[in-house]
Amino acid sequence: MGTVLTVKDLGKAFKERKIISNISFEVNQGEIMAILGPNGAGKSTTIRNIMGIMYPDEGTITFHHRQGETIPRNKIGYLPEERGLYKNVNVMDILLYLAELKDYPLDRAKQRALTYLKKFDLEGKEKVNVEELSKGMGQKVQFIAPIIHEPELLILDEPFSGLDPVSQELFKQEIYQLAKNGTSILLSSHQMNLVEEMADRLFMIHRGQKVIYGKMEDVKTEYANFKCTIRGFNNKAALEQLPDINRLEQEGDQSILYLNKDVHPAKWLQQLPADLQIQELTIDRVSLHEIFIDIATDRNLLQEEGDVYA
Ligand SMILES: Nc1ncnc2c1ncn2[C@@H]1O[C@H](COP(=O)(O)OP(=O)(O)OP(=O)(O)O)[C@@H](O)[C@H]1O
Repeated sequence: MGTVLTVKDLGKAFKERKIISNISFEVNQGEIMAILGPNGAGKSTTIRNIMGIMYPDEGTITFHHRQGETIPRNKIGYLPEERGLYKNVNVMDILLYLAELKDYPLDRAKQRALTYLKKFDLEGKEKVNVEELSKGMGQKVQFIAPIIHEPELLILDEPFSGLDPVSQELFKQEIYQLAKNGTSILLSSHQMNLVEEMADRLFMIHRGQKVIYGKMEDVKTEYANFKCTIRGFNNKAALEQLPDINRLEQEGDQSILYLNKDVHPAKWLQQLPADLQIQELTIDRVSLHEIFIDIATDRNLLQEEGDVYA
C-alpha cells in the first residue's frame, strides 16, 4: 500500500499566533484516514494547506513522495465544509464544468455524472437548475463534484452534516466503495460513531498539535479502556473502593465505572461484592466519542496514561 500524501512538520501561524505546529501524517492508497479534533483545533487549516488555499510557514506536503513538486490539483477531490454551487446552472453543466477545471475528458465525465446521478436517486435531474433542488439533493450533487474526475486523493470535510439517515448511508457506502477501488480518503467529521466505524486510521489534533495518530484498532486497544455501567442504587464511596477504578460517574441509579488499562473484564467481574445492587450491568470499551470528549475537555486520559502515540 503506497503512500499518497505525506504531511511533514506542518506549521502555520496567523498574526504571530501559532495555529498548528509539527503536524505530520500520511494518507495511504485506498485507506480511510480520519482527521479529528475539537472546534478550532486546526483541521481546516491543515486541509487548506494541503489544498494550496494557504501556504505553510513550516514543513512540507508531498504527493507520492515527490519532493519539490507542487501537488497535482487534478489528482485531488475536495468537498469543503462550507459548500455552495452556482445557483442558476443546471446539474450536468456544473459537474462538467468542474471536471473540465480538472482537465478530465468531458465524455467520460458525462458518463460518470449520469452513473452517479442514478446511483444517488437523481436520475433525470441533469437538466434541472441547482437552485430547484432540495437541500439533500444539492448535497448529493456536491458529493459528486469532487469525485467526478476520479481523484487519487479525496478530502471530505464534514460530508455527513445535514444528511438524513438514508443519504448518510448512501454516502457511507460510496466512501467505502471509493476506498476499495483505491481512492485515498482524508475524512474530517465530528460524527464519532461514523468515524469509528469507517476509518482505518486516525489523526487527532488538539490546539494545533497531534494527540493521537494510529490505526483505529490500535487506538482502541491502547486507549479505549473498559467501562462497566451498572444500573441499581449503590453507594458511590463503596463503588470507589472496588479494584481498578480509574474514574467513576454516578447519576441517579446509574453508575459508570471507568476501569484501569489492562484490566481483564472477566476477572474484574469476579471481584464484585455479592451485595451490589444490579438491575442491569454492561461492560464495553469506551467509544471514540468518549476518547474525543476526554481530550477536548482536557480530562485527557492520554496524559494520565501517558503512553499513547502523542
Ligand atoms: N484566516 C484566519 N485568520 C486568523 N485565524 C484563523 C484563520 N483561519 C483559522 N483561524 C484560527 O485557527 C484556529 C483553527 O481553525 P480551523 O478552522 O483550522 O479549526 P477546525 O479544527 O477546522 O475547527 P472546526 O471543527 O470548528 O471547523 C482557530 O482558532 C481559528 O480561529
